[in-house]
Parts: sequence; C-alpha cells; structure tokens
Amino acid sequence: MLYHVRMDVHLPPDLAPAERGDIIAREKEYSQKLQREGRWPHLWRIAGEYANFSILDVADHDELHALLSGLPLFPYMNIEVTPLAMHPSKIAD
Ligand SMILES: O=C(O)C[C@H]1C=CC(=O)O1
Repeated sequence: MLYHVRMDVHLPPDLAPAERGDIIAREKEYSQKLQREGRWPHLWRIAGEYANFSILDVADHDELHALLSGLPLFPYMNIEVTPLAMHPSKIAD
C-alpha cells in the first residue's frame, strides 16, 4: 500500500547540540535503510520548511505505524498520513 506522508519537525530550541546531532544522524541512517529496502521510495524536502513529503510503500496501516513510530525524530514530529488508492484515469507506466 502507498501512503503520502507529511512530516514536520519541531526540535526543541534548547536541545543540546550533541543530542540534536545524534538524533539527526540516527534519523538519516534509519531513513536510508528504508529507502534501500524500497519501503520509502520518495523523500522530498518542502522548500523553506523543516518538513518533508514522503511516499511510503508498506503492507498495511500497522507496518506504517511501526515504521513511523520508529523514526528517531518521531517524538519531535507532527505527521499527517494520506492513504493512496488507484486513480481510474491513470495510464499504465
Ligand atoms: O529532515 C526531515 O525531513 C526529517 C527526516 C526524514 C528523513 C530524514 O532523514 O530526516
């Protein structure tokens, strides 16, 4: 199943720089593993915001929730999920 996901990151301004760097490094490693596995096929920065639009490709809502709640930045994110269905006018790739 495909999901369109918007993630807005809100790190506390008083977070220690070393902790901030560690969380961001772990987030990068986690997201790149999922990209290599094909479960995170699109990751786009929203220009001018500390936010992204992503397309995630997972089996079901439960796998999606496990993936999202495993993000090192999860405690600092607002996340909006939109499930995607086939459009009847879409031509084949
Ligand atoms: O920077 C972000 O948009 C948050 C997050 C999503 C993937 C990643 O590496 O960081």
